[in-house]
Amino acid sequence: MQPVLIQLDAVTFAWPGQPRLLDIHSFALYRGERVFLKGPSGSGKTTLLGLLGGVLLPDSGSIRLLEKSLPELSAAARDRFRADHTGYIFQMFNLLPYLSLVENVTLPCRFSAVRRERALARSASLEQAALDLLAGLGLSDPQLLRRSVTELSIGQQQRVAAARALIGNPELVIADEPTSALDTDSREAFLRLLFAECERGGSSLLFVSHDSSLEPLFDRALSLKDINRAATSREVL
Ligand SMILES: Nc1ncnc2c1ncn2[C@@H]1O[C@H](COP(=O)(O)OP(=O)(O)OP(=O)(O)O)[C@@H](O)[C@H]1O
Repeated sequence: MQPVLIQLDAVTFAWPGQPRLLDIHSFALYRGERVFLKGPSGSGKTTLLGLLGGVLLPDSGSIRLLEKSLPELSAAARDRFRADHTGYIFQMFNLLPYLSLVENVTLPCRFSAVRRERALARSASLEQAALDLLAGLGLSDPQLLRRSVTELSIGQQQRVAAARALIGNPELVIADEPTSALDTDSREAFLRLLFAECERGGSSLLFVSHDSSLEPLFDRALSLKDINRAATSREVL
């Protein structure tokens, strides 16, 4: 068994004024693992990702990433820790239109010296690191790479967002429904490229999606309701 990357124990969380959304007795993600997390809309998947990344704090319980207890860190230390060790691929990609395509990819290296150094250990420059990742994800046409991110197709934006999450080899890559706008063949093709790049960089992948057809591609699949004791009876049905 690989070492544990993230360990949650007895974690509870409620949004202010709302009933308890999450009550997770225990959950572990291992180094190098690729896990598929599913659950109906509104069941708390994005909230859980926020807790795992240290963006949100639990009401009680323990969340350890790389053996560090996230709730015990100061807000600034948590931000730094997240920038160093976690890459995100957001549902809407969140690319920045005022940056070039390559600058979007290298952005995490502005916030994390750890990721900048790791990227530079493998490539002559950050730009080269970005170009290598983009090529690995199927984007290498020099004309396309000169375009503004607002002029890219959804599938191309998704690859830029994936390269941004992967640069500097964060131990954890979190992907929140990043394939929902693509057809089935494109989703699978994207996933295979994402897996290859995660493997090359030694990153674990936690991938959230409604699309169960992607499940068999992962090492492990789980439903949020299976680990969440606060799941409502409506979701369990
Ligand atoms: N910032 C917030 N403030 C208050 N309530 C929130 C906030 N974000 C989410 N919620 C509520 O928490 C519940 C779970 O939302 P969450 O986004 O975690 O679900 P999800 O499973 O990711 O849904 P989807 O698949 O639609 O993205 C919902 O009822 C939602 O309204």
